[in-house]
Amino acid sequence: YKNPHYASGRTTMVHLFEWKWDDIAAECERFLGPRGFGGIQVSPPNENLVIWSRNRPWWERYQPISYRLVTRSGNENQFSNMVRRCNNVGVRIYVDAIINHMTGTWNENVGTGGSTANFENWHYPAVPYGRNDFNWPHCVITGSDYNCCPDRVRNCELSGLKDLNQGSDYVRQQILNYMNRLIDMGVAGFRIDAAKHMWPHDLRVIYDRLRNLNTAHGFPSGARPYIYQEVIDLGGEAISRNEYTPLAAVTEFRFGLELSQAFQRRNQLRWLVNWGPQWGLLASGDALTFIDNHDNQRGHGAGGNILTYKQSRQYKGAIAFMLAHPYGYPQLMSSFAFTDTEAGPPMNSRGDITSPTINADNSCGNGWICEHRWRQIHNMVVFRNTAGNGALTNWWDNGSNQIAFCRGNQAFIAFNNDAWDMDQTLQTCLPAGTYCDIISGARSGNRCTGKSIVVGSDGRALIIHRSNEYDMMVAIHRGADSRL
Ligand SMILES: O=C(/C=C/c1ccc(O)c(O)c1)N[C@@H](Cc1ccc(O)cc1)C(=O)NCCCOc1c(-c2ccc(O)c(O)c2)oc2cc(O)cc(O)c2c1=O
Ligand SMILES: [Ca+2]
Repeated sequence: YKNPHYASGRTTMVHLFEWKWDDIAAECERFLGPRGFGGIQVSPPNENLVIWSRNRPWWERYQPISYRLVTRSGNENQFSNMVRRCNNVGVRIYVDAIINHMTGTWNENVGTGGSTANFENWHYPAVPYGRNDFNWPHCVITGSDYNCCPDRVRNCELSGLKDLNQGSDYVRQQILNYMNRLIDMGVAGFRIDAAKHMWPHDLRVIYDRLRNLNTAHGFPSGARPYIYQEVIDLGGEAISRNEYTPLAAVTEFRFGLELSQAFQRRNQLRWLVNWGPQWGLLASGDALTFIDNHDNQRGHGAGGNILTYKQSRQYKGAIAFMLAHPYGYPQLMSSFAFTDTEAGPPMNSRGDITSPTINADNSCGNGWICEHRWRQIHNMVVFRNTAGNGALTNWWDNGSNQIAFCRGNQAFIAFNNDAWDMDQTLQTCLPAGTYCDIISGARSGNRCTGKSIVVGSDGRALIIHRSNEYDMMVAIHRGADSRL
């Protein structure tokens, strides 16, 4: 459950938060496939409660009303087409699975597919679920429960959301019917939302009853789904992520928190020399890593001030470090613009999500940020693919915020987050030649659209990077984007 099953040579997934299935399929064929992206996390595809009283907030999709594949992103047919078209170009699909709970206590009672529910008596006819399928006695999680009472965190309601009993064979069967149908359609795995709020032994039973991935979509026979469990654990709670790592991968929230600190100069970059488990992070193979996610980019969930697209220069620096460093399985966030932390995706007056437009410079419009289309970010995805399993070697730092390192003999990156210029001759581990910096530009024919770096026969190069340059790093590698 810890293998993403990316197509060969691919390493990175992107969360296309709130995108519609038809738009994702198009993005796979026109951008993500050709640019070497490994996979996509999609928003929950199951029917959710329609909450107009809060003007269709993003979190309404985290309130299931059934497992029917009808949401504002599209219907079952459009979902199936998206999976097929993305797999065809080597881009995997991972589904955000909301299996801990159903809806909260709202006046609304209609879902995105027209199903109704009556939460007062735990009545969800479109599954169907009834009173016996939820945890009893009725209780609601309070803040102090996270520190004292693991049983309550699992068996009581999170934010008033009706709490399913995953110990019941019937509930397990409904969840498995839903997840196995998605596997048959060709998905590669799942994000398990609110995993902390479910018992590890129940999750293990469910995971072990999932089907193997569908070989008709290019997966090897016997391939198990990739599963990454959302466990927000910044330390200090009664429940530890170590209860979940024996089962499958886990979201490593400390990763984004620490790198956000470092790239805002609350920690010197030089301390990243031993980045990984020595910083209290999970074992690399257990960790789904990210800088920000849909939840903490708007201050919900895991606290601390997380870098987002809004602090773009520092954000690109942190993302570049995440993609250059061999630790973990990285996920990029792709957002819609927001100021109101409750606001849902761009939509028309009827509540239909509006599609991203693609500008001449490859950026997105219509209220979509598309961080994955920023040159510095998608070029670093290619950097990570090119680096492969090359080890991190030749770490250099200036005792402050200038650092540099190699990945095998395939790639080299240097950062300058000091308030003064960087001017150093450093070992790049690359063969002699001229390389285009893929942060300030890329190779175009036999020239560089941005900076270029000359590597001597000893592998060393003069790296000059001013403190006021547009981006704080320079990166080169042996792939076609960079090597002249
Ligand atoms: O802000 C939100 C939604 C946040 C949210 C949604 C999806 C996530 O994956 C997530 O991590 C957070 N929800 C709003 C609105 C809300 C929703 C339901 C409700 O009955 C009342 C209000 C909110 O203000 N929620 C209370 C604080 C956020 O508490 C939530 C957490 C959460 C936060 C911190 C933790 O350490 C943790 O273990 C869990 O997970 C959810 C998961 C869901 O699947 C659905 C949810 O409603 C929530 C969720 O409310
Ligand atoms: Ca629960």
